[in-house]
Amino acid sequence: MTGDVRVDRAEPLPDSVRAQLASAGSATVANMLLRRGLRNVIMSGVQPLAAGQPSLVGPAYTLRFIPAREDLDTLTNYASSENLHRRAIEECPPGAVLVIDAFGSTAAASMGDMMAARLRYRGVSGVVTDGGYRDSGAIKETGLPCYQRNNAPKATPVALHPVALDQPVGCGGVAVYPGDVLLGDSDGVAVIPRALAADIAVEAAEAAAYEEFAALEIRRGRSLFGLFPGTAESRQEYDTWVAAGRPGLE
Ligand SMILES: O=C([O-])CC(=O)C(=O)O
Ligand SMILES: [Mg+2]
Repeated sequence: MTGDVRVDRAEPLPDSVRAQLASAGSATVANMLLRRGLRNVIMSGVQPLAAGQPSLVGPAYTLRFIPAREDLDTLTNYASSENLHRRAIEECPPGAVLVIDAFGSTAAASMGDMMAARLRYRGVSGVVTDGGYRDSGAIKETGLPCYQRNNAPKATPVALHPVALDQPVGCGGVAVYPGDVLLGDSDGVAVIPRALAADIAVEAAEAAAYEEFAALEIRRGRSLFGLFPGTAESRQEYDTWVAAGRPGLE
């Protein structure tokens, strides 16, 4: 079932939505989705490849693997331009996030550095897999923000067979429909249903701004009670702080 969850996927993701989501972070976004009843929105066991890599935001373009079989997953078939793994590298749209469903397997690589360099050149925003990468040091040098479970140096056809592009997948235990918005940061990777992305971005950016105010108050010695989570009174104080130009600590 793809249905109306795909309704907005052809629309470009506005830069303002990208910026709001990046400023808020995956944990705050997960809270905003929880308010709407969505609990399973953070991938399990999927971490940044490089410490300090930039945040990743973009609509999902998906690739699904199943376990390999020796008669099909030969090096000759892997080299073919019909191979869906290789096609994903050429067909993932600029600005999108390539999401690779490796069914959690690190028995072979979801990607190597030649592929990462090509994606970077093509303007893809980044890559997320619930498997792992080979050539991980060289992938870090490309500067492409990437997320994985663990390094996976073996050649892809040893264990992974590509079966689908641009279809719903599972990644890190979370459903990802093409066009859903991915947000990766130092905490992990959140998946935001596309139809909710613009509203979630506004709410998450507001929540992050309130937390900026609350963090200043905590550094001044204030208790969390009555401050975080916010109350009607503390939100008025927040509004006053915003109106005053968001002053820092004296
Ligand atoms: O075997 C492959 O095609 C993947 C790889 O190592 C690379 O992209 O550098
Ligand atoms: Mg390589």
